[in-house]
Amino acid sequence: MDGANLTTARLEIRDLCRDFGGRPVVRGVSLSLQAGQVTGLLGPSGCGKSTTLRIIAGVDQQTSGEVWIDGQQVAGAGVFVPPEKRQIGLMFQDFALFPHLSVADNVAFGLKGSRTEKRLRVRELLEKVGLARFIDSFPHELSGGEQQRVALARALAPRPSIMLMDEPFSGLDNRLRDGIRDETLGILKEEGAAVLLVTHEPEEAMRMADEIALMRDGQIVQSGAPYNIYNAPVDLNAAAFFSDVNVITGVVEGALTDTAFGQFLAPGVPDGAKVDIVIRPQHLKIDFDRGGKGPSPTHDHGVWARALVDRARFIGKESLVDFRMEGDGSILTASVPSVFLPQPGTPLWIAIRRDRCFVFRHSDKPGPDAPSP
Ligand SMILES: Nc1ncnc2c1ncn2[C@@H]1O[C@H](COP(=O)(O)OP(=O)(O)OP(=O)(O)O)[C@@H](O)[C@H]1O
Repeated sequence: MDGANLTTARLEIRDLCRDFGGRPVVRGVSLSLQAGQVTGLLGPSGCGKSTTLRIIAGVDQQTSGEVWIDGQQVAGAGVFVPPEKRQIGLMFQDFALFPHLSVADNVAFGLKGSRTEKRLRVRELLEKVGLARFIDSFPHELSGGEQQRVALARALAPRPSIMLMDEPFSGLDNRLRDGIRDETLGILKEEGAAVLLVTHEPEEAMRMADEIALMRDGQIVQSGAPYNIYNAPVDLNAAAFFSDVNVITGVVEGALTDTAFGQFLAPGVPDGAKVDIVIRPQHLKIDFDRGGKGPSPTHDHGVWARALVDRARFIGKESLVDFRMEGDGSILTASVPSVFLPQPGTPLWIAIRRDRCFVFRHSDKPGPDAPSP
């Protein structure tokens, strides 16, 4: 593969593999990042995200595969460009400013050029992150959030064409985090860097990324816009990584499976095989019991099934209600906006939004990020 095909991508990773002592940790990862785009590398702890990032940065080396930056190969068979020559900005959770240097000197640390040029760039960035008044302060005089913004300014100062961020916000408390995430995103977009954001938090990836690459067990299992990944997951584990899910397991007969909620299509699944019907709690519908009768089936919701309330909890913006299904005694959870706290034992009717459920071939081997039973 030559570099000419890669010129549009700021960063291109091809079939990257990394083994540690014969154990494959990164297994054939390919990714492409464009200027001004944030890609979230999302996955559970230990799936190989940081290793991928370290290889891109040049602080670790792949077992096989290639890394290209702006059409130049920087890692591959017989090729290794050292980290400091890769034009990459790095931001980690432990962002470690130099304590003995002022804010200005911290930001100027990796900068080349005349004193005046450096001073101008430092001031420009500190204004961008809203910290120009701290230019002569020292790190210990700043709050955690302010230090984080200085670290961002420092990483952006040399105008890196790529920013690699590894859980950069996880050291911040919740109240600060949302604001700093949004601010950071705005600045990264203005600077036009291609950003790879490593995170294990789906919400963070959805909030910041234009594209999400979902990683599991060393491989990218799905990538796409946050909306598509959330609404069209490739499998049960991918669905369950983003929210709690209900799973209704059924056996297929004639490409259909019968459940308490009516029949579901299972195209291509052989007779006798099992499928999982997966539905997020917010896509269960609830209606009242009218003397043992429930609502009539509709196109959108299919058949309603009777259930008894097992437990109800208010968790802030919504209430979670666990139901015991009358048919098979299984438990399903619904989330309801605001306050809805029916007494345990109350009979109610449940339906599921047909357009929001996913049917997957059942696997007896749950992955590392599978939902707890
Ligand atoms: N230098 C190393 N030597 C041996 N094993 C390693 C090394 N670095 C990472 N690993 C192993 O590789 C696997 C992937 O680690 P990695 O840090 O890439 O995962 P991660 O997805 O970033 O996880 P986390 O979110 O917990 O940081 C882990 O099992 C880890 O123990």
